[in-house]
Amino acid sequence: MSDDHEDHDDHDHDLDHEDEDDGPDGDFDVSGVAPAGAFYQAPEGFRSGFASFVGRPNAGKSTLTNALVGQKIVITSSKPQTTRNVVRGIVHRTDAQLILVDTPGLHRPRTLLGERLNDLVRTTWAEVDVVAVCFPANEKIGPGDRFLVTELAKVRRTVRIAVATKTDLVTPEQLGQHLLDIQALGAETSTEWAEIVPVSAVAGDQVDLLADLLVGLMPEGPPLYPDGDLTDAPEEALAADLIREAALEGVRDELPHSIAVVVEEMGLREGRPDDKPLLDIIANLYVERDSQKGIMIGHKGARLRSVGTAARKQIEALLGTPVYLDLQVKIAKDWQRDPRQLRKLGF
Ligand SMILES: Nc1nc2c(ncn2[C@@H]2O[C@H](COP(=O)(O)OP(=O)(O)OP(=O)(O)O)[C@@H](O)[C@H]2O)c(=O)[nH]1
Repeated sequence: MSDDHEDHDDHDHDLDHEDEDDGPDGDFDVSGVAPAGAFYQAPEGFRSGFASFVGRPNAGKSTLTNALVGQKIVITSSKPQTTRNVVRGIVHRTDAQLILVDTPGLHRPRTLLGERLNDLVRTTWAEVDVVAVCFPANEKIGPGDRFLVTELAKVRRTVRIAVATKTDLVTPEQLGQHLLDIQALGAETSTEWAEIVPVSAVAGDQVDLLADLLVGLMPEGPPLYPDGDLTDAPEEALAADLIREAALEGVRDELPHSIAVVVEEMGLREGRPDDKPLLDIIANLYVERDSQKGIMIGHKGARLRSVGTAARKQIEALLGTPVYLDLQVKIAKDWQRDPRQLRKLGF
């Protein structure tokens, strides 16, 4: 079984030439965040609700979400701003259900995409029960953090907590100073932190405590999702994220922002024995320019092949099914600046 294909198509693919309605559904709609009904009668005192991690790019939000949920469901990467989709992780406990909404980082918008992402972030903030601002302990609090906390202060009602992330990277003295800085930033921006919690998602330090604190801040209510669901993000979106993550490995500069992945088809192959299922995934990796397409494909397709292999392994680990991944690179010219193409790509 081959992993993936290099692109055999020499034409640029302008998404505008395709049918209006065949684009992916936007995963950006958070209006569905509160599902209609409860699934079963909750025990007395059960709590359920939504929390969102925010913070500068690379602050450790996705890693923390994964640590809380206990399974890899949100992509993480050393590249800033890899998280575009709202992917929710669900923490199931006997006393509570905590739904984690992972938002893109707020940033100074340079493109239409940037503006839409910022709008999305603000909408999410207003809808959740708790916003947890992540401040990486190994980095000084800076203008970006101040911008974010100031913007957050404009959203009324939402409970705010501060999380000092990556504590394994600093000394106790540095951590102490960091916590004081977080407190000072709160005072400066009229933000009342309900809690200030130091954690290390990588070392597993204080992650349970954070879960307890978040649960304590949730309203009483029944479970909102069936037991066992880790995320209600469509599997296509998870697969697309994992492919994007693999594609980001080893690329630099502006290219990360130019990559979008759309899973066109995903389904179990017919005629396979029950004990040997195979999941077919056909996905397109969009870049903005011809030169970027070359970089993505690599010499004789070598780079694309290794991206495909890495992504396939991650998807298999997540979904527990062998995967056949057909991955092609296509060009969507300047998609970040073009409203119609943004819509096509799910933004
Ligand atoms: N040492 C250490 N590294 C961490 C920890 N948490 C996250 N990291 C690393 O920091 C980098 C960024 O983590 P992410 O979880 O992707 O950060 P993010 O805030 O979701 O990033 P964006 O999606 O860009 O907003 C990755 O390389 C992680 O491995 C931690 O507790 N300790």
